[in-house]
Amino acid sequence: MPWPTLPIEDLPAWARLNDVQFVDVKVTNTAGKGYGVVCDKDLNTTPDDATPDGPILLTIPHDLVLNGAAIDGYAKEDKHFKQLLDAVGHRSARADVLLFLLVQTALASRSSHSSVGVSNPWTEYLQFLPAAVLVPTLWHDDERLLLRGTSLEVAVDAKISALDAEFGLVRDKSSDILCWNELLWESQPIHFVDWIRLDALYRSRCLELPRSGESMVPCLDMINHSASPSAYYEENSKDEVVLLPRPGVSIPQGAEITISYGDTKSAAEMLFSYGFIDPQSTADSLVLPLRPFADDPLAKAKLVAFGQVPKVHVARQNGTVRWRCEFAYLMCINQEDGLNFHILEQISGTRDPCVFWQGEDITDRTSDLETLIPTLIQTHPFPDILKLRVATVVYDRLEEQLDRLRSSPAPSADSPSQREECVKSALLLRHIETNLLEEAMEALVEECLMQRTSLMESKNVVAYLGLMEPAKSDLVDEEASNETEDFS
Ligand SMILES: C[S@@+](CC[C@H](N)C(=O)[O-])C[C@H]1O[C@@H](n2cnc3c(N)ncnc32)[C@H](O)[C@@H]1O
Repeated sequence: MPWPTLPIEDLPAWARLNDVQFVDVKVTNTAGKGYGVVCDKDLNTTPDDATPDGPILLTIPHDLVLNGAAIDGYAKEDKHFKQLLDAVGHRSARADVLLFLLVQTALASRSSHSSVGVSNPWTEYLQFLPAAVLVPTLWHDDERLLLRGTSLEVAVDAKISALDAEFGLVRDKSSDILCWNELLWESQPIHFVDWIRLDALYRSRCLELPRSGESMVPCLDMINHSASPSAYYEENSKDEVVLLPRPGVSIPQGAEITISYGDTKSAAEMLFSYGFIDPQSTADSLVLPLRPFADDPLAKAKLVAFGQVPKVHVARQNGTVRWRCEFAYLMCINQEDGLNFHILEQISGTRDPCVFWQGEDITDRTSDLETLIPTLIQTHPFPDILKLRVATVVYDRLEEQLDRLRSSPAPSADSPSQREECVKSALLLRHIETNLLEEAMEALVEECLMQRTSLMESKNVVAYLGLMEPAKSDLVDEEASNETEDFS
């Protein structure tokens, strides 16, 4: 589908028509960041200035805010859109907004009048948005290879598969409705890449409003991110969205106004959602998916009982790298330890899977076995042994990831098939994640060696394991080889 565009110079006229007020600021091109908002004159605020009634740089009426509630409103005013929404939507606010944006884009790209779909301020506003969004779901195949070995490799593939399924559903359900089939799929059909672009626009431009929640806000979404932002947004007593300078800022004429997109997102999350990484404001963390042991006969039951996607979380806080992996506890206990699965038939006829450990029903606590198991067995050495097993599972997963990162070809700036920005972002992500993985593995080795030493000193443990002799020889081997990594 062709995406019609409008020059950014026409935005002030659109703003006037729709009651959006810019005060001493304007939207313009910025170096390397697409559009941005700059000051039209010097701006200085005192430490007391910034309140919702203080100097306002931008005001956007509430009825332009686009979110789940607004979509319900549009559906009330347009019976054809309601029919489409009832057939395809109501799965999530995000998917409903995407459907609305799809219709608006299709309306804007038609040269003749369409028999369905009502134009509104968004039909035109969408045409000001940038054609290229640098989020990895829109990177070319060659560029996505740059993410091999990073935590985004699997995440981006999974997102593209999910978008494909979502797009298939939209196409199938909407083409059953004659009038929508004509607008969306006949003369200028929508393609999968259009859906990926709408998702990218939504993800990179929606923000969390204090009262209205996750929303797209026209013009406010022209403001770029900085680790030292000069402005912030609010909703005032009239439910308008307002942009205010931070207290005590000095912004010279021509300088850019920035906001914060958040300081708790990892480098991978920033790249995934916004297409860039700001090392000054990213959290030092990463998340990796974890598979159950291939030879575990209880693997499927454990996944169902856990009820979430198993993950390893690694984060550096106050200079120390820590890890967390709730599923590894479930991976490391088995039938011989007392783990059992049962199906409980309810009076209503439903059959619910239940998890028992040593006779105790732990169905609702499968994601907190780290705390639960020591409370169930206080004197037994099992909790410590379990901790050691879990640490080994996590170590192996991090090692597998680091091996994949190191064995994938390093991004090179002079590859003609890869855009410079993608190469730069991939290099930065690889650097950040390599450092984190290396530090986490070092910390795990130390942790495990300490645990193993204290365990092996405990007579209880040795008796429990029944491994007195092999344990001794293991220790001897370790001293001889001095291989600190070999703690498994
Ligand atoms: C909400 S929009 C901001 C307006 C956008 N620059 C435009 O051209 O429409 C978010 C997008 O702006 C760009 N961006 C924002 N802050 C940035 C920064 N500090 N560095 C690089 N790109 C940035 C990214 O492309 C991001 O996906």
